[in-house]
Amino acid sequence: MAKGTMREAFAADPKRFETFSATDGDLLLDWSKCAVDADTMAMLEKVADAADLEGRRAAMFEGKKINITENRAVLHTALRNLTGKGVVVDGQDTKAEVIAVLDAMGAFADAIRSGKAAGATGKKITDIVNIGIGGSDLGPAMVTLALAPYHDGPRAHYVSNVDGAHIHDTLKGLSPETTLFIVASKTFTTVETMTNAETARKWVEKALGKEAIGKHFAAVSTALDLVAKFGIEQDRVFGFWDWVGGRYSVWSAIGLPVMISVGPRNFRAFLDGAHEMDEHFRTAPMRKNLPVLLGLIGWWHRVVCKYPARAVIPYDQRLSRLPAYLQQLDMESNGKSVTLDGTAAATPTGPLVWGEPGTNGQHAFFQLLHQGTDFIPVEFLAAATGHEPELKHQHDLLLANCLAQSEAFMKGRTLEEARAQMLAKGMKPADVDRIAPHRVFSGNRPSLTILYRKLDPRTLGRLIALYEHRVFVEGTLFNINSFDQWGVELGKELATGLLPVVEGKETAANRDASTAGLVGHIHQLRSAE
Ligand SMILES: O=P(O)(O)OC[C@H]1O[C@](O)(CO)[C@@H](O)[C@@H]1O
Repeated sequence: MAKGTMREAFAADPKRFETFSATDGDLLLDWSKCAVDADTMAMLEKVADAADLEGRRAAMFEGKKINITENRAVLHTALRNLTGKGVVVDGQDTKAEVIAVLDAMGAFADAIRSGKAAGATGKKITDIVNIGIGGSDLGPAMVTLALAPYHDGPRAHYVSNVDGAHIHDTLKGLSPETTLFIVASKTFTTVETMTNAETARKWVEKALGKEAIGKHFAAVSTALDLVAKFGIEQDRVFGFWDWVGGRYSVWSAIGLPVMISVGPRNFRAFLDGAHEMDEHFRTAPMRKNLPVLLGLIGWWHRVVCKYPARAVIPYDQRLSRLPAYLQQLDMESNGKSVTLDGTAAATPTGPLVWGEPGTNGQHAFFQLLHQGTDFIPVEFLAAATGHEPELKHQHDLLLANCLAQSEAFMKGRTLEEARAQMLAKGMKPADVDRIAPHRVFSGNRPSLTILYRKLDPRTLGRLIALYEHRVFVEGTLFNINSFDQWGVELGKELATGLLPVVEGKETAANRDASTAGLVGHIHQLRSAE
Protein backbone atom coordinates (compact mmCIF):
# COMPACT_ATOMS: atom_id res chain seq x y z
CA MET A 1 0.00 0.00 0.00
CA ALA A 2 1.70 3.12 -1.19
CA LYS A 3 0.05 5.64 1.11
CA GLY A 4 -1.02 5.59 4.73
CA THR A 5 -1.53 2.84 7.26
CA MET A 6 -4.03 -0.01 7.32
CA ARG A 7 -5.79 1.71 10.18
CA GLU A 8 -6.34 4.74 7.94
CA ALA A 9 -7.36 2.51 5.03
CA PHE A 10 -10.06 0.84 7.14
CA ALA A 11 -11.29 4.22 8.38
CA ALA A 12 -11.45 5.59 4.84
CA ASP A 13 -13.14 2.58 3.23
CA PRO A 14 -16.06 0.89 4.99
CA LYS A 15 -16.06 -1.75 2.25
CA ARG A 16 -12.44 -2.78 2.73
CA PHE A 17 -13.41 -6.19 4.12
CA GLU A 18 -15.78 -6.92 1.19
CA THR A 19 -13.12 -5.84 -1.30
CA PHE A 20 -10.28 -7.86 0.15
CA SER A 21 -11.99 -11.09 1.11
CA ALA A 22 -13.30 -14.01 -0.92
CA THR A 23 -15.23 -17.21 -0.28
CA ASP A 24 -15.50 -20.67 -1.69
CA GLY A 25 -18.58 -22.25 -0.16
CA ASP A 26 -18.20 -21.93 3.61
CA LEU A 27 -14.48 -21.18 3.42
CA LEU A 28 -13.53 -17.52 3.73
CA LEU A 29 -10.19 -15.85 3.09
CA ASP A 30 -9.83 -12.35 4.53
CA TRP A 31 -6.68 -10.49 3.51
CA SER A 32 -8.04 -7.01 4.23
CA LYS A 33 -5.60 -6.74 7.15
CA CYS A 34 -2.66 -6.97 4.71
CA ALA A 35 -1.26 -3.67 3.48
CA VAL A 36 -2.64 -3.94 -0.04
CA ASP A 37 -4.88 -1.70 -2.10
CA ALA A 38 -6.59 -2.01 -5.49
CA ASP A 39 -3.38 -1.06 -7.31
CA THR A 40 -1.45 -3.77 -5.46
CA MET A 41 -3.98 -6.41 -6.47
CA ALA A 42 -3.91 -5.25 -10.08
CA MET A 43 -0.11 -5.39 -10.06
CA LEU A 44 -0.17 -8.90 -8.58
CA GLU A 45 -2.53 -10.12 -11.26
CA LYS A 46 -0.10 -8.84 -13.87
CA VAL A 47 2.73 -10.72 -12.15
CA ALA A 48 0.61 -13.89 -12.32
CA ASP A 49 -0.10 -13.35 -16.01
CA ALA A 50 3.55 -12.71 -16.76
CA ALA A 51 4.44 -16.00 -15.04
CA ASP A 52 1.76 -17.78 -17.11
CA LEU A 53 0.13 -19.04 -13.94
CA GLU A 54 -2.92 -20.30 -15.84
CA GLY A 55 -0.78 -22.20 -18.37
CA ARG A 56 1.37 -23.76 -15.67
CA ARG A 57 -1.70 -24.72 -13.66
CA ALA A 58 -3.19 -26.44 -16.72
CA ALA A 59 0.11 -28.28 -17.31
CA MET A 60 0.03 -29.65 -13.76
CA PHE A 61 -3.58 -30.87 -13.96
CA GLU A 62 -2.98 -32.40 -17.42
CA GLY A 63 -0.10 -34.52 -16.13
CA LYS A 64 2.71 -32.76 -18.03
CA LYS A 65 6.13 -33.52 -16.57
CA ILE A 66 6.49 -30.20 -14.76
CA ASN A 67 8.96 -31.65 -12.23
CA ILE A 68 11.70 -31.14 -14.76
CA THR A 69 14.70 -32.23 -12.69
CA GLU A 70 13.14 -35.62 -12.00
CA ASN A 71 11.20 -35.82 -15.27
CA ARG A 72 7.95 -36.50 -13.43
CA ALA A 73 4.34 -35.44 -13.64
CA VAL A 74 2.84 -33.85 -10.52
CA LEU A 75 -0.56 -35.37 -10.02
CA HIS A 76 -1.56 -35.45 -6.38
CA THR A 77 -4.80 -33.96 -7.74
CA ALA A 78 -5.45 -37.30 -9.52
CA LEU A 79 -5.53 -39.04 -6.13
CA ARG A 80 -8.77 -37.27 -5.25
CA ASN A 81 -10.36 -37.00 -8.68
CA LEU A 82 -12.49 -40.09 -8.34
CA THR A 83 -15.46 -39.06 -10.44
CA GLY A 84 -14.07 -36.84 -13.22
CA LYS A 85 -12.02 -37.69 -16.29
CA GLY A 86 -8.77 -39.52 -15.50
CA VAL A 87 -5.30 -38.47 -16.62
CA VAL A 88 -3.02 -40.76 -18.60
CA VAL A 89 0.68 -40.71 -17.65
CA ASP A 90 3.17 -42.81 -19.60
CA GLY A 91 0.30 -44.82 -21.04
CA GLN A 92 -1.21 -45.59 -17.60
CA ASP A 93 -4.69 -44.44 -16.63
CA THR A 94 -4.08 -42.83 -13.24
CA LYS A 95 -7.73 -42.94 -12.27
CA ALA A 96 -8.07 -46.72 -12.69
CA GLU A 97 -4.91 -47.29 -10.65
CA VAL A 98 -5.93 -44.85 -7.92
CA ILE A 99 -9.34 -46.46 -7.53
CA ALA A 100 -7.86 -49.96 -7.43
CA VAL A 101 -5.50 -49.00 -4.58
CA LEU A 102 -8.25 -47.13 -2.73
CA ASP A 103 -10.50 -50.18 -2.93
CA ALA A 104 -7.72 -52.41 -1.61
CA MET A 105 -7.03 -49.95 1.23
CA GLY A 106 -10.73 -49.85 2.05
CA ALA A 107 -10.99 -53.64 2.22
CA PHE A 108 -7.89 -53.86 4.41
CA ALA A 109 -9.07 -51.02 6.67
CA ASP A 110 -12.46 -52.69 7.11
CA ALA A 111 -10.83 -56.02 7.91
CA ILE A 112 -8.59 -54.46 10.57
CA ARG A 113 -11.41 -52.38 12.02
CA SER A 114 -13.81 -55.32 12.24
CA GLY A 115 -11.22 -57.69 13.67
CA LYS A 116 -11.41 -60.00 10.63
CA ALA A 117 -7.72 -59.35 10.01
CA ALA A 118 -6.57 -60.08 13.56
CA GLY A 119 -3.06 -60.39 15.01
CA ALA A 120 -1.14 -63.68 15.05
CA THR A 121 -2.74 -64.81 18.32
CA GLY A 122 -6.24 -64.02 17.08
CA LYS A 123 -6.62 -60.79 19.04
CA LYS A 124 -8.15 -57.72 17.40
CA ILE A 125 -5.71 -54.96 16.37
CA THR A 126 -6.14 -52.02 18.73
CA ASP A 127 -3.10 -49.90 17.78
CA ILE A 128 -1.43 -48.99 14.50
CA VAL A 129 2.11 -47.68 14.43
CA ASN A 130 3.00 -45.84 11.24
CA ILE A 131 6.74 -45.87 10.62
CA GLY A 132 7.71 -43.16 8.14
CA ILE A 133 9.30 -39.73 7.99
CA GLY A 134 8.75 -36.43 6.16
CA GLY A 135 5.82 -36.79 3.78
CA SER A 136 5.31 -40.38 4.92
CA ASP A 137 4.64 -39.13 8.44
CA LEU A 138 3.68 -35.47 8.71
CA GLY A 139 0.53 -35.63 6.57
CA PRO A 140 -1.15 -38.65 8.16
CA ALA A 141 0.03 -37.61 11.64
CA MET A 142 -1.45 -34.13 11.22
CA VAL A 143 -4.71 -35.47 9.75
CA THR A 144 -5.08 -38.11 12.47
CA LEU A 145 -4.97 -35.40 15.11
CA ALA A 146 -7.26 -33.09 13.14
CA LEU A 147 -9.94 -35.75 12.76
CA ALA A 148 -9.93 -36.98 16.34
CA PRO A 149 -13.72 -36.57 16.69
CA TYR A 150 -14.18 -39.05 13.83
CA HIS A 151 -12.00 -41.83 15.28
CA ASP A 152 -13.83 -45.07 15.80
CA GLY A 153 -11.10 -47.53 14.84
CA PRO A 154 -7.72 -48.51 16.29
CA ARG A 155 -5.49 -45.81 17.77
CA ALA A 156 -2.86 -44.47 15.37
CA HIS A 157 0.69 -43.70 16.53
CA TYR A 158 3.52 -42.25 14.49
CA VAL A 159 7.22 -43.06 14.72
CA SER A 160 9.51 -40.99 12.53
CA ASN A 161 12.75 -40.08 14.27
CA VAL A 162 15.77 -42.36 13.97
CA ASP A 163 16.38 -41.47 17.62
CA GLY A 164 15.63 -44.80 19.32
CA ALA A 165 13.78 -42.89 22.02
CA HIS A 166 10.89 -42.33 19.61
CA ILE A 167 10.08 -45.96 18.87
CA HIS A 168 11.01 -47.01 22.40
CA ASP A 169 8.57 -44.62 24.02
CA THR A 170 5.83 -45.39 21.48
CA LEU A 171 6.03 -49.14 21.97
CA LYS A 172 6.22 -48.86 25.74
CA GLY A 173 2.47 -48.88 26.29
CA LEU A 174 1.62 -51.27 23.43
CA SER A 175 1.21 -55.02 23.14
CA PRO A 176 2.78 -56.86 20.17
CA GLU A 177 -0.32 -59.07 19.97
CA THR A 178 -2.61 -56.15 19.15
CA THR A 179 -0.27 -53.85 17.21
CA LEU A 180 -0.06 -53.42 13.44
CA PHE A 181 2.94 -51.64 11.91
CA ILE A 182 2.61 -49.77 8.64
CA VAL A 183 6.01 -49.16 7.09
CA ALA A 184 5.46 -46.08 4.93
CA SER A 185 8.20 -44.96 2.59
CA LYS A 186 7.92 -43.80 -0.99
CA THR A 187 11.43 -45.02 -1.78
CA PHE A 188 11.67 -47.75 0.89
CA THR A 189 15.32 -46.77 1.32
CA THR A 190 15.02 -43.94 3.86
CA VAL A 191 17.45 -44.88 6.60
CA GLU A 192 15.35 -43.59 9.52
CA THR A 193 12.31 -45.58 8.40
CA MET A 194 14.17 -48.77 7.56
CA THR A 195 16.02 -48.66 10.89
CA ASN A 196 12.80 -48.20 12.86
CA ALA A 197 11.10 -50.92 10.79
CA GLU A 198 13.89 -53.36 11.73
CA THR A 199 13.48 -52.47 15.42
CA ALA A 200 9.74 -53.06 15.14
CA ARG A 201 10.27 -56.38 13.39
CA LYS A 202 12.56 -57.54 16.20
CA TRP A 203 10.00 -56.42 18.80
CA VAL A 204 7.26 -58.52 17.19
CA GLU A 205 9.58 -61.49 16.55
CA LYS A 206 10.80 -61.51 20.12
CA ALA A 207 7.28 -61.65 21.53
CA LEU A 208 5.44 -63.72 18.94
CA GLY A 209 8.02 -65.43 16.74
CA LYS A 210 9.08 -64.94 13.12
CA GLU A 211 5.92 -66.44 11.68
CA ALA A 212 3.83 -63.66 13.30
CA ILE A 213 5.36 -60.91 11.13
CA GLY A 214 2.86 -61.37 8.31
CA LYS A 215 -0.10 -60.49 10.53
CA HIS A 216 1.55 -57.46 12.12
CA PHE A 217 3.07 -55.60 9.19
CA ALA A 218 1.78 -53.73 6.16
CA ALA A 219 3.64 -51.39 3.82
CA VAL A 220 3.03 -48.37 1.64
CA SER A 221 5.56 -47.58 -1.07
CA THR A 222 6.28 -46.96 -4.74
CA ALA A 223 9.18 -49.46 -4.54
CA LEU A 224 7.27 -52.73 -4.48
CA ASP A 225 10.41 -54.82 -5.15
CA LEU A 226 12.10 -53.49 -2.01
CA VAL A 227 8.96 -54.08 0.07
CA ALA A 228 8.90 -57.69 -1.09
CA LYS A 229 12.52 -58.08 0.01
CA PHE A 230 11.61 -56.80 3.48
CA GLY A 231 9.16 -59.69 3.67
CA ILE A 232 5.79 -57.99 3.95
CA GLU A 233 2.96 -60.07 2.50
CA GLN A 234 1.81 -59.07 -0.97
CA ASP A 235 -1.83 -58.44 -0.01
CA ARG A 236 -0.70 -55.98 2.68
CA VAL A 237 1.33 -53.80 0.36
CA PHE A 238 -0.25 -50.64 -0.99
CA GLY A 239 1.44 -48.84 -3.85
CA PHE A 240 1.55 -45.33 -5.16
CA TRP A 241 3.36 -43.67 -8.04
CA ASP A 242 6.32 -41.45 -8.83
CA TRP A 243 3.91 -38.69 -9.89
CA VAL A 244 2.99 -38.25 -6.21
CA GLY A 245 5.56 -36.21 -4.29
CA GLY A 246 6.25 -37.33 -0.71
CA ARG A 247 4.93 -34.10 0.81
CA TYR A 248 1.79 -34.33 -1.39
CA SER A 249 1.10 -37.97 -0.60
CA VAL A 250 -1.37 -37.95 2.31
CA TRP A 251 -4.16 -38.57 -0.23
CA SER A 252 -2.51 -41.78 -1.43
CA ALA A 253 -2.01 -45.06 0.45
CA ILE A 254 0.18 -42.99 2.79
CA GLY A 255 -3.18 -42.04 4.31
CA LEU A 256 -3.83 -45.69 5.28
CA PRO A 257 -3.44 -45.18 9.07
CA VAL A 258 -5.96 -42.34 8.85
CA MET A 259 -8.36 -44.51 6.90
CA ILE A 260 -8.09 -47.29 9.46
CA SER A 261 -8.73 -44.88 12.35
CA VAL A 262 -11.62 -42.89 10.88
CA GLY A 263 -13.01 -45.40 8.39
CA PRO A 264 -13.10 -45.42 4.57
CA ARG A 265 -16.20 -43.19 4.42
CA ASN A 266 -14.58 -40.32 6.31
CA PHE A 267 -11.37 -40.77 4.33
CA ARG A 268 -13.40 -40.48 1.14
CA ALA A 269 -14.97 -37.24 2.42
CA PHE A 270 -11.45 -35.93 3.04
CA LEU A 271 -10.50 -36.73 -0.59
CA ASP A 272 -13.73 -35.22 -1.90
CA GLY A 273 -13.03 -31.98 -0.03
CA ALA A 274 -9.60 -31.75 -1.64
CA HIS A 275 -11.11 -32.42 -5.06
CA GLU A 276 -13.59 -29.59 -4.52
CA MET A 277 -10.66 -27.25 -3.85
CA ASP A 278 -8.89 -28.57 -6.97
CA GLU A 279 -11.93 -27.70 -9.04
CA HIS A 280 -12.14 -24.27 -7.45
CA PHE A 281 -8.43 -23.67 -8.15
CA ARG A 282 -8.77 -24.91 -11.73
CA THR A 283 -11.86 -22.93 -12.66
CA ALA A 284 -12.49 -19.89 -10.42
CA PRO A 285 -11.52 -16.48 -11.83
CA MET A 286 -8.28 -15.15 -10.42
CA ARG A 287 -9.94 -12.47 -8.27
CA LYS A 288 -12.08 -15.07 -6.49
CA ASN A 289 -9.63 -17.95 -6.52
CA LEU A 290 -8.54 -18.66 -2.94
CA PRO A 291 -5.24 -20.48 -3.65
CA VAL A 292 -4.30 -17.84 -6.23
CA LEU A 293 -5.10 -15.00 -3.83
CA LEU A 294 -3.25 -16.67 -0.97
CA GLY A 295 -0.25 -17.21 -3.25
CA LEU A 296 -0.29 -13.65 -4.59
CA ILE A 297 -0.33 -12.23 -1.06
CA GLY A 298 2.46 -14.60 -0.05
CA TRP A 299 4.56 -13.48 -3.03
CA TRP A 300 3.85 -9.82 -2.24
CA HIS A 301 4.98 -10.24 1.36
CA ARG A 302 8.11 -12.14 0.41
CA VAL A 303 9.31 -10.41 -2.74
CA VAL A 304 8.01 -6.86 -2.47
CA CYS A 305 7.79 -6.36 1.31
CA LYS A 306 10.83 -8.65 1.86
CA TYR A 307 9.35 -10.30 4.97
CA PRO A 308 11.55 -13.32 5.72
CA ALA A 309 8.95 -15.53 7.39
CA ARG A 310 5.30 -16.21 7.95
CA ALA A 311 3.61 -17.61 11.02
CA VAL A 312 0.70 -20.03 10.71
CA ILE A 313 -1.47 -19.92 13.81
CA PRO A 314 -4.47 -22.25 13.84
CA TYR A 315 -6.96 -21.27 16.51
CA ASP A 316 -7.91 -24.90 16.38
CA GLN A 317 -6.08 -27.23 18.74
CA ARG A 318 -6.64 -30.20 16.46
CA LEU A 319 -4.60 -28.42 13.78
CA SER A 320 -1.64 -28.22 16.13
CA ARG A 321 0.53 -30.22 13.69
CA LEU A 322 -0.51 -28.10 10.70
CA PRO A 323 2.49 -25.74 11.07
CA ALA A 324 4.88 -28.73 11.07
CA TYR A 325 3.11 -30.18 8.04
CA LEU A 326 3.27 -26.84 6.22
CA GLN A 327 6.94 -26.49 7.05
CA GLN A 328 7.66 -29.46 4.82
CA LEU A 329 5.02 -28.67 2.21
CA ASP A 330 6.15 -25.09 1.78
CA MET A 331 9.84 -25.05 2.62
CA GLU A 332 10.81 -28.31 0.90
CA SER A 333 8.86 -27.12 -2.14
CA ASN A 334 9.89 -23.49 -2.40
CA GLY A 335 13.17 -23.25 -0.47
CA LYS A 336 15.18 -23.06 -3.71
CA SER A 337 17.85 -20.72 -5.09
CA VAL A 338 17.81 -21.58 -8.77
CA THR A 339 15.04 -20.97 -11.27
CA LEU A 340 13.70 -23.49 -13.76
CA ASP A 341 16.48 -22.78 -16.26
CA GLY A 342 19.19 -23.36 -13.64
CA THR A 343 20.13 -19.72 -13.16
CA ALA A 344 20.26 -18.03 -9.77
CA ALA A 345 16.92 -16.71 -8.49
CA ALA A 346 16.87 -12.93 -8.74
CA THR A 347 14.22 -12.50 -6.03
CA PRO A 348 13.79 -14.09 -2.61
CA THR A 349 11.95 -17.42 -2.79
CA GLY A 350 9.97 -19.34 -0.15
CA PRO A 351 9.79 -17.82 3.35
CA LEU A 352 10.47 -19.48 6.65
CA VAL A 353 7.17 -21.03 7.79
CA TRP A 354 6.49 -21.72 11.43
CA GLY A 355 3.79 -21.57 14.05
CA GLU A 356 1.91 -22.99 16.97
CA PRO A 357 -1.77 -23.14 17.76
CA GLY A 358 -3.50 -20.14 19.27
CA THR A 359 -4.00 -19.29 22.06
CA ASN A 360 -0.73 -20.95 23.16
CA GLY A 361 1.41 -18.92 20.74
CA GLN A 362 0.07 -15.71 22.30
CA HIS A 363 1.69 -16.61 25.60
CA ALA A 364 4.98 -17.55 23.98
CA PHE A 365 6.20 -15.62 20.93
CA PHE A 366 3.46 -13.12 20.09
CA GLN A 367 5.51 -10.48 21.93
CA LEU A 368 7.96 -10.52 19.03
CA LEU A 369 5.16 -10.53 16.45
CA HIS A 370 3.63 -7.41 18.02
CA GLN A 371 6.70 -5.42 19.01
CA GLY A 372 9.76 -7.08 17.45
CA THR A 373 11.89 -5.31 14.86
CA ASP A 374 10.83 -7.61 11.99
CA PHE A 375 7.36 -7.71 10.52
CA ILE A 376 6.16 -11.32 10.19
CA PRO A 377 2.83 -11.84 8.45
CA VAL A 378 0.51 -14.07 10.43
CA GLU A 379 -2.03 -16.51 9.02
CA PHE A 380 -4.92 -17.26 11.35
CA LEU A 381 -7.16 -20.28 10.84
CA ALA A 382 -10.35 -20.79 12.82
CA ALA A 383 -13.62 -22.74 12.79
CA ALA A 384 -16.91 -20.96 13.47
CA THR A 385 -18.01 -23.90 15.59
CA GLY A 386 -16.23 -26.61 17.52
CA HIS A 387 -17.15 -30.26 17.96
CA GLU A 388 -18.06 -29.78 21.63
CA PRO A 389 -21.39 -27.92 21.88
CA GLU A 390 -21.22 -28.16 25.68
CA LEU A 391 -17.99 -26.12 25.56
CA LYS A 392 -19.29 -23.38 23.25
CA HIS A 393 -18.26 -20.74 25.79
CA GLN A 394 -14.63 -21.90 25.35
CA HIS A 395 -14.91 -21.78 21.58
CA ASP A 396 -16.29 -18.23 21.80
CA LEU A 397 -13.32 -17.24 23.91
CA LEU A 398 -10.97 -18.87 21.41
CA LEU A 399 -12.51 -16.91 18.53
CA ALA A 400 -12.48 -13.65 20.48
CA ASN A 401 -8.75 -14.13 21.01
CA CYS A 402 -8.14 -14.88 17.35
CA LEU A 403 -10.04 -11.78 16.20
CA ALA A 404 -8.42 -9.62 18.89
CA GLN A 405 -4.94 -10.58 17.76
CA SER A 406 -5.50 -9.73 14.12
CA GLU A 407 -7.11 -6.44 15.14
CA ALA A 408 -4.14 -5.64 17.39
CA PHE A 409 -1.62 -6.39 14.64
CA MET A 410 -3.45 -4.09 12.29
CA LYS A 411 -4.36 -1.21 14.62
CA GLY A 412 -1.49 -1.15 17.04
CA ARG A 413 -1.43 1.48 19.80
CA THR A 414 0.08 4.94 19.41
CA LEU A 415 2.14 6.72 22.05
CA GLU A 416 -0.74 9.12 22.67
CA GLU A 417 -3.17 6.24 23.15
CA ALA A 418 -0.77 4.48 25.50
CA ARG A 419 -0.30 7.67 27.52
CA ALA A 420 -4.02 8.44 27.66
CA GLN A 421 -4.80 4.93 28.88
CA MET A 422 -2.20 5.10 31.61
CA LEU A 423 -3.24 8.56 32.77
CA ALA A 424 -6.88 7.41 32.85
CA LYS A 425 -5.80 4.62 35.19
CA GLY A 426 -4.38 7.27 37.54
CA MET A 427 -0.69 6.61 36.94
CA LYS A 428 1.78 9.34 37.87
CA PRO A 429 2.84 11.48 34.86
CA ALA A 430 6.53 10.67 35.49
CA ASP A 431 5.77 6.92 35.30
CA VAL A 432 3.66 7.49 32.21
CA ASP A 433 6.59 9.26 30.49
CA ARG A 434 8.95 6.45 31.41
CA ILE A 435 6.75 3.45 30.57
CA ALA A 436 4.53 4.63 27.72
CA PRO A 437 7.12 4.03 24.93
CA HIS A 438 7.26 0.37 25.96
CA ARG A 439 3.50 0.11 25.57
CA VAL A 440 3.41 1.34 21.99
CA PHE A 441 2.43 -1.11 19.25
CA SER A 442 3.46 -0.05 15.76
CA GLY A 443 0.39 -1.70 14.18
CA ASN A 444 0.24 -2.00 10.40
CA ARG A 445 1.48 -5.58 10.84
CA PRO A 446 -0.10 -7.84 8.21
CA SER A 447 -2.25 -10.84 8.92
CA LEU A 448 -4.81 -12.85 7.02
CA THR A 449 -7.58 -15.06 8.30
CA ILE A 450 -9.04 -18.29 6.96
CA LEU A 451 -12.43 -19.12 8.46
CA TYR A 452 -14.40 -22.32 8.02
CA ARG A 453 -17.56 -23.74 9.53
CA LYS A 454 -16.21 -26.80 11.33
CA LEU A 455 -13.12 -28.99 11.03
CA ASP A 456 -14.76 -32.03 9.44
CA PRO A 457 -13.01 -34.38 6.98
CA ARG A 458 -14.25 -32.55 3.91
CA THR A 459 -13.20 -29.14 5.23
CA LEU A 460 -9.79 -30.48 6.22
CA GLY A 461 -9.33 -31.81 2.68
CA ARG A 462 -10.19 -28.39 1.26
CA LEU A 463 -7.84 -26.59 3.62
CA ILE A 464 -4.85 -28.78 2.86
CA ALA A 465 -5.46 -28.62 -0.89
CA LEU A 466 -5.75 -24.83 -0.54
CA TYR A 467 -2.27 -24.71 0.96
CA GLU A 468 -0.86 -27.15 -1.62
CA HIS A 469 -2.06 -24.96 -4.47
CA ARG A 470 -0.84 -21.81 -2.74
CA VAL A 471 2.63 -23.33 -2.69
CA PHE A 472 2.25 -24.07 -6.41
CA VAL A 473 1.18 -20.48 -7.13
CA GLU A 474 4.13 -19.01 -5.23
CA GLY A 475 6.56 -21.47 -6.82
CA THR A 476 5.26 -20.46 -10.25
CA LEU A 477 5.77 -16.77 -9.48
CA PHE A 478 9.28 -17.51 -8.17
CA ASN A 479 9.83 -19.51 -11.41
CA ILE A 480 11.27 -22.47 -9.51
CA ASN A 481 10.60 -26.20 -9.47
CA SER A 482 8.47 -26.75 -6.36
CA PHE A 483 8.53 -30.52 -6.74
CA ASP A 484 12.10 -31.68 -6.22
CA GLN A 485 14.16 -31.58 -2.99
CA TRP A 486 17.84 -31.85 -3.83
CA GLY A 487 18.65 -29.77 -0.76
CA VAL A 488 18.11 -32.75 1.53
CA GLU A 489 20.68 -34.94 -0.23
CA LEU A 490 24.04 -33.61 0.97
CA GLY A 491 23.37 -34.15 4.68
CA LYS A 492 22.14 -37.71 3.96
CA GLU A 493 25.33 -38.54 2.03
CA LEU A 494 27.58 -37.15 4.75
CA ALA A 495 25.66 -39.02 7.48
CA THR A 496 26.36 -42.31 5.72
CA GLY A 497 30.09 -41.54 5.72
CA LEU A 498 30.08 -40.32 9.31
CA LEU A 499 28.38 -43.36 10.85
CA PRO A 500 31.57 -45.51 11.01
CA VAL A 501 33.41 -42.49 12.43
CA VAL A 502 30.83 -42.08 15.21
CA GLU A 503 30.91 -45.83 15.80
CA GLY A 504 34.68 -45.55 16.23
CA LYS A 505 35.43 -47.90 13.31
CA GLU A 506 37.07 -45.16 11.25
CA THR A 507 39.19 -42.17 12.16
CA ALA A 508 37.86 -38.61 12.07
CA ALA A 509 41.31 -37.29 11.13
CA ASN A 510 40.41 -36.38 7.56
CA ARG A 511 37.27 -34.47 8.58
CA ASP A 512 37.16 -30.72 9.17
CA ALA A 513 38.45 -29.67 12.57
CA SER A 514 35.01 -28.94 14.02
CA THR A 515 33.53 -32.30 12.99
CA ALA A 516 36.63 -34.15 14.21
CA GLY A 517 36.52 -32.20 17.49
CA LEU A 518 32.84 -32.99 18.04
CA VAL A 519 33.36 -36.70 17.33
CA GLY A 520 36.30 -36.71 19.75
CA HIS A 521 34.16 -35.07 22.42
CA ILE A 522 31.33 -37.61 21.93
CA HIS A 523 33.84 -40.46 22.38
CA GLN A 524 35.30 -38.80 25.46
CA LEU A 525 31.83 -38.32 27.02
CA ARG A 526 30.93 -41.94 26.28
CA SER A 527 34.14 -43.32 27.74
CA ALA A 528 33.45 -41.40 30.95
CA GLU A 529 30.06 -43.12 31.38
O1 LIG B 1 8.85 -41.64 1.84
P1 LIG B 1 10.33 -41.69 1.85
O2 LIG B 1 10.89 -42.15 0.53
O3 LIG B 1 10.84 -42.54 2.98
O4 LIG B 1 10.88 -40.23 2.05
C1 LIG B 1 10.60 -39.50 3.20
C2 LIG B 1 10.89 -38.04 3.04
O5 LIG B 1 12.26 -37.84 2.73
C3 LIG B 1 12.42 -36.79 1.79
O6 LIG B 1 12.80 -37.33 0.59
C4 LIG B 1 13.43 -35.79 2.27
O7 LIG B 1 14.57 -36.39 2.74
C5 LIG B 1 11.04 -36.16 1.70
O8 LIG B 1 10.84 -35.49 0.52
C6 LIG B 1 10.16 -37.34 1.91
O9 LIG B 1 8.87 -36.96 2.25
